[in-house]
Amino acid sequence: MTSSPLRGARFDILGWRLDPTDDRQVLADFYCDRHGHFTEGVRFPEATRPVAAAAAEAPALLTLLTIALGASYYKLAASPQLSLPPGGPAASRLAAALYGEGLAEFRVRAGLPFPDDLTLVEDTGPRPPQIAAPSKDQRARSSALVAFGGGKDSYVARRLMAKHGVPCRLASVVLSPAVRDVLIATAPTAPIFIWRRLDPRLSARTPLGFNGHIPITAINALCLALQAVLDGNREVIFANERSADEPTMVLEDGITANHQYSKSSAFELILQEAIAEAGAAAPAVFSILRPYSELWIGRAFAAETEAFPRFTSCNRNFRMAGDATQRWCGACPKCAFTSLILAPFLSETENRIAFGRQFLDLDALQPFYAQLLGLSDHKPWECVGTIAECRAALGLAARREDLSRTMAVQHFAPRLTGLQDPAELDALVDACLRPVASPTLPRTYRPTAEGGAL
Ligand SMILES: CC(=O)N[C@H]1[C@@H](OP(=O)(O)OP(=O)(O)OC[C@H]2O[C@@H](n3ccc(=O)[nH]c3=O)[C@H](O)[C@@H]2O)O[C@H](CO)[C@@H](O)[C@@H]1O[C@H](C)C(=O)N[C@@H](C)C(=O)N[C@@H](CCC(=O)O)C(=O)O
Ligand SMILES: Nc1ncnc2c1ncn2[C@@H]1O[C@H](COP(=O)(O)OP(=O)(O)OP(=O)(O)O)[C@@H](O)[C@H]1O
Repeated sequence: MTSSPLRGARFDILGWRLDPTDDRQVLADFYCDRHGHFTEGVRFPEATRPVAAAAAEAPALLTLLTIALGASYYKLAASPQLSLPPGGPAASRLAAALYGEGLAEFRVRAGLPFPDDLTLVEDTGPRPPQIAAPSKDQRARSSALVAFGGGKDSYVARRLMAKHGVPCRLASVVLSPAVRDVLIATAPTAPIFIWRRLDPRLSARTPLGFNGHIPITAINALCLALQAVLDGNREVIFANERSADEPTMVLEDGITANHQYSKSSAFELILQEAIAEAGAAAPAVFSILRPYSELWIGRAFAAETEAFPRFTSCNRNFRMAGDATQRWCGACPKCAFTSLILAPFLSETENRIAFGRQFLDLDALQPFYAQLLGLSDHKPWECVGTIAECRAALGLAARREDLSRTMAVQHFAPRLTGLQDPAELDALVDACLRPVASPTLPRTYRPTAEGGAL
């Protein structure tokens, strides 16, 4: 496949420039030897200052964003040579991570070589300048931006930040008015919106070349970091859980591919180092949910009753085309995962408010439950929890009178021997609910010895 006629030879991340016609927009430029030039716009319409302020105070952060945005265009021809704009060593490591493991799913599913055959060409020209740290006074007035993606994790992250007494504003990145509308409908308070405008040649109906998944959370994180620079927020909070570290698929020789790579703790560390290198004006970016599992989050989310009639984790809602007709499609891995992980913690009434019906009984979801429970080749290529915690959730559901007769419990619980012994199940649940040490999380946000319950 290395010699596929769809592949190019070279992809250049050219850099960013301020839009001369719009002081709220930055433009990122790319060149692919197979498909020519591409430009993506990122707009910060609600920021308190024009984007030139970020260009002056944190130019290297704009470079990092440009590197992350390039993945959408790079994937069209998956060239073996990638040239970078000037930046430091941490920026190069970020690029290697994004275009390597960050594109693992894309490469594996497109039949391209993985581990990749990528060579990075670093630009040794002058690096973007370092800017002095903001004053203590500026930091004292700080507040946080909390990423909002419409689902349960964002709600729990927001709740944790409130518990820490930090004033927060929700912020979302959108590519279309349809997705903005879903986020408004699902959010507890109106988010700030950051708008990406893909190059029209990428979003055209006929694909130019290869297509596949990109490390989207990295793009969202860097968009929010720039919004934070413009608004003076010192922290950008994500809701990436420890479960995102489990790979989606194990390939030969123990090599792994993870759909959620840019949500993983390994990537978060690389991102933090690159942001620190970008200068003191850049905010701290971290995931407040890093010590916790999806099972822990499911339990915490059970307290978010205001969210039940609003939230959605079904990704049909987040397609640019806006082709979702209901909050939950009832036919995808995310619908299966969310219903399973919340099952032990929601009453029958709450489940009806959240999902409208009992998903554990839906025929269409049974193959996805099998994948989630580790009963097939690999987990779904989606944002789902670990096999262990899916098993724990099924075991807890089996203990509940009202859920024990559902199709998923009846079908799968007897096939999972670990769920039959109460002591073994208790131990599994306990391991899933216990927070783990998370070096990427600032000390003040780390869980208490008691387990960090909300
Ligand atoms: C909503 C969704 O799940 N989309 C994935 C889907 O794309 P689809 O064609 O069904 O719809 P669109 O998202 O509207 O994309 C249209 C095309 O545009 C390309 N594209 C989109 C955004 C972008 O930033 N760059 C792009 O090039 C896209 O490739 C389509 O051709 O399938 C795609 C291929 O597998 C996925 O890449 C789409 O995923 C979106 C980028 C997306 O936002 N997905 C998140 C819901 C998601 O997967 N989040 C992960 C985070 C993983 C991570 O490491 O960051 C998660 O929560 O686990
Ligand atoms: N469009 C977006 N803009 C900004 N942040 C986003 C966006 N989509 C997702 N995120 C953030 O990325 C992280 C991972 O997304 P994820 O989909 O796991 O979270 P979620 O939508 O809150 O929960 P769920 O797992 O129920 O879908 C979260 O912090 C989420 O807020």
